[in-house]
Amino acid sequence: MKPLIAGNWKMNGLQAARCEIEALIRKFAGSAPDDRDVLICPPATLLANFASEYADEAIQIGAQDCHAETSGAHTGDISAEMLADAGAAYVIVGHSERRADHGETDQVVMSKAQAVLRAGLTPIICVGETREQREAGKALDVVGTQLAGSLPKTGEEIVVAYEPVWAIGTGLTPTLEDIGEMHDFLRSKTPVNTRLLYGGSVKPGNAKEILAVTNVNGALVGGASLKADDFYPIVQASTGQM
Ligand SMILES: O=C(CO)COP(=O)(O)O
Repeated sequence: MKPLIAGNWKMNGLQAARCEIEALIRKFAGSAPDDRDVLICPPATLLANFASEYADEAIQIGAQDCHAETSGAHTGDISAEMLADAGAAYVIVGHSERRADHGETDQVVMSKAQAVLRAGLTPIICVGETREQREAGKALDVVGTQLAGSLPKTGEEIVVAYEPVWAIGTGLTPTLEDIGEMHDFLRSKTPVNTRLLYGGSVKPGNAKEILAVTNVNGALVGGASLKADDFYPIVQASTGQM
């Protein structure tokens, strides 16, 4: 399965951040990675410009969220069709920060994922347990419930990202055994063509070992995707791993 290394810039990046995209593309010069997909999800303010400027380059551009409906009276929201029109290839849905900050339920996440598919794009559907849930031995149960509630029943391509909430932005990661156990579980619950990403404190120093875990088909990277010097080695760590 072709790995997907995705960067989620979250609410970071002004126009000047294009220098990081350009630095990343320069690093790929002459060896565009056709054995893996590289994706950057900048803030919506940068998406259309980045997608048009870098359309023929080694990277793809995605979005971090969408509204479930096509258009209408939803001030401040952006539909999946608008993101497709702006040049997005993927849309992250159900990130734990949106589940926490905006009260998004599994049902909301599923309707957003369906909207992404309706627009002809690929959803990256995020799931993951809190620290309390892991310590209580409930990680598989919690993620299983999120999967059952958030994944559209479809034969179309979807991507699932396992992001333990307690590993995001903390420098903490599960053991490789725990990542492997969760990804084996995800594999058993998702269509065979589903790429399964790990996310949560992926850095240049740990990417290779995480990406080598069975059924880890890529990474969803937050902080380390903001700088080309950090993101590039993570992309390179995926080479030949799958
Ligand atoms: O939330 C994440 C990506 O969506 C992970 O963030 P960090 O890589 O900063 O831990």
